[in-house]
Amino acid sequence: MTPAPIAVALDAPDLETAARWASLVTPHVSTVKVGLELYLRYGPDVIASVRGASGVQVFLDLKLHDIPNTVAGAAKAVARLKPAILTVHAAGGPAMIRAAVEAAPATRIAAVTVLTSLSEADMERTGLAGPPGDAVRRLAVLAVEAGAQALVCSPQEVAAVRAEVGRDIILITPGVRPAGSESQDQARVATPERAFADGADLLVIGRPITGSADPGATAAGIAAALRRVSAAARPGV
Ligand SMILES: O=c1ccn([C@@H]2O[C@H](COP(=O)(O)O)[C@@H](O)[C@H]2O)c(=O)[nH]1
Repeated sequence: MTPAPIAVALDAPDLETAARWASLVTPHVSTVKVGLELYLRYGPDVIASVRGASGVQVFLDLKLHDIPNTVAGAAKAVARLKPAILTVHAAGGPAMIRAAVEAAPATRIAAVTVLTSLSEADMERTGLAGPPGDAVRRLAVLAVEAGAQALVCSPQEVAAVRAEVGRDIILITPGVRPAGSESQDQARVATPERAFADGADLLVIGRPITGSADPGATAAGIAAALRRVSAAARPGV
């Protein structure tokens, strides 16, 4: 069975837990995601630990945001770890995004548009007034023009972003919550089925999988739900 387009967020307090989650979910999902918690605690070695023997695709979610020269140096430093995807903040601007793209040519640079934890009210307080979709679309276009090959947005905006940037850009959606589960600190959420049907290429899912009693079974269940969405959208294929 082809692994589902899911990146499991390995936001674990220690390396053993992260490696265990990775080995439980990798038969079912295409990608594991290393974020700030794990990377700042263990450094570059964490990548090999979670990649393990399976060779699963690793998404390094460092959300770089600094002046272009500094981001270029940071992107170059982590490019040797060969992550499939590396995140930068779109709000860092076009020169910063371009610097990351040029510094890590073998890695997909994904620009985070607006964090999925921000509500419309939060955004207004940070100076991004108006519907979240407006700022997300504006930052998406800016990032793609600067060379980003992927974008991070919430599942609530994914269809509008797709319409704006076309098929070639990889759309990645955190803020995914299976029906009936708590949104926790996420503000702009949707179910895995909705995110996938609306055009997301890669769903980031952390706690709903890693916080469950059986992360492998939970990942397998969500993967099966996505296959049903695919089959319904393209019967006979
Ligand atoms: O806008 C963003 C960008 C990144 N993330 C990251 O995704 C996961 C989500 O984990 P859950 O446990 O499913 O909430 C987490 O690692 C974030 O750092 C995001 O949530 N929103």
